Amino acid sequence: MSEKFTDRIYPKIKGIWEACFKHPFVQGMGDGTLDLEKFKHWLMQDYVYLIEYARLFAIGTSKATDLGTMNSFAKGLDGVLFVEMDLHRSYAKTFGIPEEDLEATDQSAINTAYTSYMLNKAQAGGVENVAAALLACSWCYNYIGLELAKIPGALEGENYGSWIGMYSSDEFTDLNENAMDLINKLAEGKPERELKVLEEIVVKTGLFEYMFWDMCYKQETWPEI
Ligand SMILES: Cc1ncc(C[n+]2csc(CCO)c2C)c(N)n1
Repeated sequence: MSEKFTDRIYPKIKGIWEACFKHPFVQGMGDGTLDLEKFKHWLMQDYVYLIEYARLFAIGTSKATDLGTMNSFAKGLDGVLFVEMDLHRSYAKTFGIPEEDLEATDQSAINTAYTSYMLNKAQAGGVENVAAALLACSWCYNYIGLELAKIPGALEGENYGSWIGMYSSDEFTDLNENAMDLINKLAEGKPERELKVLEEIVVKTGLFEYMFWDMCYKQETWPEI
């Protein structure tokens, strides 16, 4: 059997996940010192990110060529809209941010670039492009969640404990494993030239994950001119 796509790409992606984990935003969630205003910026930006991200699953559902793949994308769509966005809605409630404000968040420059890139790659290719564009997102958060959960006391943290609990949970680990299984299935037997294209999508979306943390830490939106 040929090497799994996720094993082949891991050496290229590992350093990006480590850099995300070491980023002061993520470290601040681990030790509980992250400024709540920075976290609110993440919450609001991420909410509108997830709306765009959810569209990818819809594109994948329509591009799927077998029922099993169609099912995986449809489950993913349900998961984002009703599980992950629920965490955001409940955090927003504790901060007194109304749901309409969350939904009306103006996407920052990095956020716009990231979601536009993903949607463009998903639309431009076959179903395997969609699976590649989706992968970094769940892989990065699951990596970070599991690493943060190892820090003593992090899961009990007053502000960020439930965040770490969610992204390190068995449920999210399963979601990430489904995303990995899907790209591995769809990439199997593809020629090297096509695998390189998929690899580039995963690496670039991985780098966008890093840029997203940085954008939130700096509370960036758009240049004021
Ligand atoms: C910028 C950004 N990147 C990744 C995630 C994490 N995430 C988004 S969808 C999904 C799969 C299941 O819903 C996961 C793990 C996020 N929230 N925001």
